[in-house]
Amino acid sequence: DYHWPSLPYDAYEEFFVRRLSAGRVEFGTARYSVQVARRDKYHGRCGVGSTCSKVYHDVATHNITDGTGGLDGSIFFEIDRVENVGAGMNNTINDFSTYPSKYLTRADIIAIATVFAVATCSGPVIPFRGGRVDANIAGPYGVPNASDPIDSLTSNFAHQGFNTSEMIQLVACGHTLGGVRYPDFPDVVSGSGSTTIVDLFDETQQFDHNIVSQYLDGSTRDPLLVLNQTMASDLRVFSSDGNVTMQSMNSADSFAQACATVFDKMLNTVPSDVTLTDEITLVPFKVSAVQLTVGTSQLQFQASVRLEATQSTTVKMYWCDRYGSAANCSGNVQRFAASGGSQAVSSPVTTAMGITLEKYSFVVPVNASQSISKFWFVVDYGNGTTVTADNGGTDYVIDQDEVLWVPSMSTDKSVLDSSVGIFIAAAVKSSGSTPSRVYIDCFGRATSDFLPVNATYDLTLNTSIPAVAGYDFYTGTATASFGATMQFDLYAVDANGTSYVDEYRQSGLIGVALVAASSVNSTTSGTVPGGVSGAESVSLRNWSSRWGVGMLGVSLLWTLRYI
Ligand code: HEM
Repeated sequence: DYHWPSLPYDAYEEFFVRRLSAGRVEFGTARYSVQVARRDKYHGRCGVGSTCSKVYHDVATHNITDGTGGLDGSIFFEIDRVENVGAGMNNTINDFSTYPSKYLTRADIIAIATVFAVATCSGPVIPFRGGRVDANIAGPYGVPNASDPIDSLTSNFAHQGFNTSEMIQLVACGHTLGGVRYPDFPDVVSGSGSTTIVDLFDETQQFDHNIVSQYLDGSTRDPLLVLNQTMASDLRVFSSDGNVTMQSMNSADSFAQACATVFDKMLNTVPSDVTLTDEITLVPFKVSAVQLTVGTSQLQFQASVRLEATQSTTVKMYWCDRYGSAANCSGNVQRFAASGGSQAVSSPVTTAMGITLEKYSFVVPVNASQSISKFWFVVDYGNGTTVTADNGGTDYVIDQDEVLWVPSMSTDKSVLDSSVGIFIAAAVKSSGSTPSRVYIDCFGRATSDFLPVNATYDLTLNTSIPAVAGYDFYTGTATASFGATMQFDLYAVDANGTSYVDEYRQSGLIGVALVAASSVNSTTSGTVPGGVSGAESVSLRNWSSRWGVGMLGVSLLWTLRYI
């Protein structure tokens, strides 16, 4: 059962519900400009062929015999190979480059982008697991060539762990999207000059079974079937078992089912020493962006909660003091505040599942002499149902307030003045002993050379920044080239050697000054949840995949306490 906080699960789950970038693609005739098509990347409107082709080209390095290769991000180092020719490949490399992070490897990003691409094009929702490990070097050659004879294609797929039927399914499911381009394949697609032309595998850019039905009824336009018989790999593959597999996929449902299963296997084809996580499923009440920091005169606390909501849903955040007479809600004293606003969140997967999610955000001032020990949410659905989301009965506990990142005082110098470095400001409680060390462990994976960077920097007491609310400020600069984003853990070690950590902070928040809600209320009525006996476990909603194999095809259990 999920319990907050759970890294790296939280990172996987939140990425899964994240809309990567706005996309746009134009359709006119079957041939369209690839430059336009490239823009849509993972979603928006459909036209996302190169994402799916990229994943297979990475997987093609797998050796089923010795367990090496597979979906390990080695494709980033293999792009110059003839077997990876094509503008689509290079464009997708760039599309993927900014998203990897400490917990999401490049290989995970390729996998999740494939899930998004297929879902965006009205295909099935493929389960997603995290935990792939990046190779960081090129792997062996192995991507099949359109001019290969069928024996060679069959043995190539077998070497990667796919039998003949799975080979046919993979190629048919891959070639329902995208097409073959001129000038990369002039033997297949005719054209002139440097103008890019994409000859589509079928008439639609949807993830549909046209590629199968049109092959079987003889109306196919698949350029790897009808144009140049030397390069007719699709003909050789599709007919290699006497059309048995193609006939078994000749309906919308059977095509989607077969593709979901074989794509699931493709995404999970990883080196044998890599263990993937369980399937990532949506957490019904997902708490994120939790941060206690120092504002201009007192502490500030922020958190968000994402849930399935209706227009009349309202959410309040409650919390207990950490210190003083009301510590841990002693005397039943509870603070609470309304959310500062909400926004709809969606991804191609949630859209495909028909799930509407709303994220409610809270920023509240907190008196440093009271601080905060734990928080929870009360959701009023506006229909008579009120639910307390209390992290399965334990509440959401704030571990420590000894060392806190201060994003509003931090700056990304590389953005500001082209000098290298990310300036980090940390607040360390001055009422305790002088810390023996304050430092940041930094990580960047979205780098231009595709290699991860890990470095540690000490922060020193900065007396030019006056203390606030009993906190001194320690500052330092992370100077390595961390790439598009940096994640870091902030540590303070006290004189006794006890270490406190403000974990998994993200450079994307640098410079953000939060405006705290003005009104914080207190109450002594109602029960403080957390550890309350009688909490019941109920099925929040049976989200099931349209195709029966989806990532949400399990009953999601969550501990709710109705009040
Ligand atoms: C016999 C094995 C295969 C051969 C010979 C082959 C060959 C090709 C060729 C020549 C192209 C045109 C590339 C371009 O012009 O940029 C292409 C495109 C594509 N292939 Fe394959 N392919 C094979 C298997 C697969 C598999 C297993 C998948 C996915 C599961 C796949 C997915 C795609 C996609 C999505 C495109 C369109 C790319 C785009 O429009 O950007 N292919 N393939």
